[in-house]
Amino acid sequence: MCFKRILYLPVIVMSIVKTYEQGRQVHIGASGDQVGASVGKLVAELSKSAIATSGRFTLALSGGSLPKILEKGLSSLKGDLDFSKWHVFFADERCVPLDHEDSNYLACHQALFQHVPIPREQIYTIVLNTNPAVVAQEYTQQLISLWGTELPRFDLILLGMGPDGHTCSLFPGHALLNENSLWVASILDSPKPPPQRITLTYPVVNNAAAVAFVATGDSKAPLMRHMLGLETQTPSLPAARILPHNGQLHWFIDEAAASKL
Ligand SMILES: O=C1O[C@H](COP(=O)(O)O)[C@@H](O)[C@H](O)[C@H]1O
Repeated sequence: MCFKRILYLPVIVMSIVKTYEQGRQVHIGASGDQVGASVGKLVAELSKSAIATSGRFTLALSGGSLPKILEKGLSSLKGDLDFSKWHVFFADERCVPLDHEDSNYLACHQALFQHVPIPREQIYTIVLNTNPAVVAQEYTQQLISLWGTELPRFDLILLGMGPDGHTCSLFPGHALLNENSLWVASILDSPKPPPQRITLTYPVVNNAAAVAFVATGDSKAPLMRHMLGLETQTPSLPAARILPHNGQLHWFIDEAAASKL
């Protein structure tokens, strides 16, 4: 008789880490699981240090491919983290109900929130309104509830990058790229559906203590040299304009996305 023993081994974090222009830390994983494990490790480190220093961990999450990658990365670290101190916002959100399949909240709920004890009132969701500008104003008030009138400084913002170079809901060539005063802006004509969204703006994202992009797959490869400051493009693509003034910038990518570096 033959017995097969199945061993479930934790993904060993073995990303290659390189430093690129202006201090960008690039973590290249052999697989999506390794990328997730490396991101999870950073989230865990920053969560612990922020809670030790200030008693809370402020995080902004994105939608798209990010939530599922994060889910894998955090699964082995969950028992070690104090989720009761987490305050979670969204780097961008689509103006749809929270249970709609396009909602970034729903994607994060399915991948993360339903598995970990973050107090619901510390997950800051949009209040839907027919006017996205009102949604953005009310979301700004939620930032003010935590930071007051000081420009918010997130401990960590996790971002994705679309194959067109967009990040948050900041799209190439859009007027929102020049928004310098609002913290949260609305967009009515997103080229990627759904068209109505809200997004954090550059002043807030570039004020974070750490920003980490997660980008996997071939479709991201042609943009990576530009994103890492190795090739200029005029005007710069939206994701390439994320350079925290006084903070860390990480890129977590897989070998497919790194193939043209
Ligand atoms: O529409 C969006 O797209 C970006 C990038 O998504 P990805 O699937 O290419 O990772 C995402 O970061 C953003 O939150 C989302 O609203």
